[in-house]
Amino acid sequence: MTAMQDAIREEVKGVPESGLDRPIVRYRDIRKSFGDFEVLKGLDLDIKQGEKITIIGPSGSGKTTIIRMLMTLEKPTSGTIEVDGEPLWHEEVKGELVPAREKHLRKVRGKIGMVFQQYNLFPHMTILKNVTEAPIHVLGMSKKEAKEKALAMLEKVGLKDHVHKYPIQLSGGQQQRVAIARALVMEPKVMLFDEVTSALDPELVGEVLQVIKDIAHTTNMTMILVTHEMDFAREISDRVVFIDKGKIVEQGPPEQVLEHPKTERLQTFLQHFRNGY
Ligand SMILES: Nc1ncnc2c1ncn2[C@@H]1O[C@H](COP(=O)(O)OP(=O)(O)OP(=O)(O)O)[C@@H](O)[C@H]1O
Repeated sequence: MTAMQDAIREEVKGVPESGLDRPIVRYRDIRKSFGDFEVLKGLDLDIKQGEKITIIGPSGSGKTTIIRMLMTLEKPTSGTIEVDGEPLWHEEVKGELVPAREKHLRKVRGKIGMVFQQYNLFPHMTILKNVTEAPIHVLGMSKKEAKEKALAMLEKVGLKDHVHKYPIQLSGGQQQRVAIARALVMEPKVMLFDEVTSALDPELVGEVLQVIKDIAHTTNMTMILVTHEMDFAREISDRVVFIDKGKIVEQGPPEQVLEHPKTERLQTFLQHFRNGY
């Protein structure tokens, strides 16, 4: 085994292998640069099974990058990310940790569901087909089972009367709820919501937030959110994490972080927000 493999093993395996306390997501000393610009400067973040966390911070502070790395849409420059005890970018082959192959990445990625700002539904497919596509083609689920699950999910997000329509016939809020159903039907262990209401007209924001609140309050799903909706963050989060200049500056329960910020940086950020950030 090489020294590098030893180092990786030390880093990703030096955590409890089992037990309720094991984080479902673990970022360790993550650095991420785009060219010369270092966006993240050593991020450590553990997220527990079932925990709902909201990441807040100024524009460009790296919130989306944190989420995209978990979806393997971006690779950290250095550091490790672990999902459900498995390293994201490495896999164990014959007792040795080696760079992950696509199959391993797919497996780990399958534990994560994501809803983006842009819902990107397939325009030529009905709502039902939009939701059944991935379970059938990615999970290999039977058409019957996928349909049953999709219908149940679409009912959960309040769209059971729209399943045979096409995306263009739905409002933006309804389309975003389809995108949520489409992610949930894959039964991810962790759901990521990245500014999912930013592209919506103000009157449509509430219905989408309500659906997310329902999921947060009725399931034990781990949820990581990036949002500018502070009241929503306060209502659903177990923990709010404030990042600025590439590092976590403050974190804790929403009432502590949002009502009693300790650092000047967070106080200033929240002040800007109240003044219409
Ligand atoms: N693929 C990329 N190539 C180059 N630079 C990038 C890339 N992705 C992000 N960046 C830069 O990294 C920084 C952090 O971006 P990121 O989108 O993570 O911030 P954010 O906190 O989510 O911002 P916002 O609140 O404005 O969405 C920004 O300066 C952005 O321009």
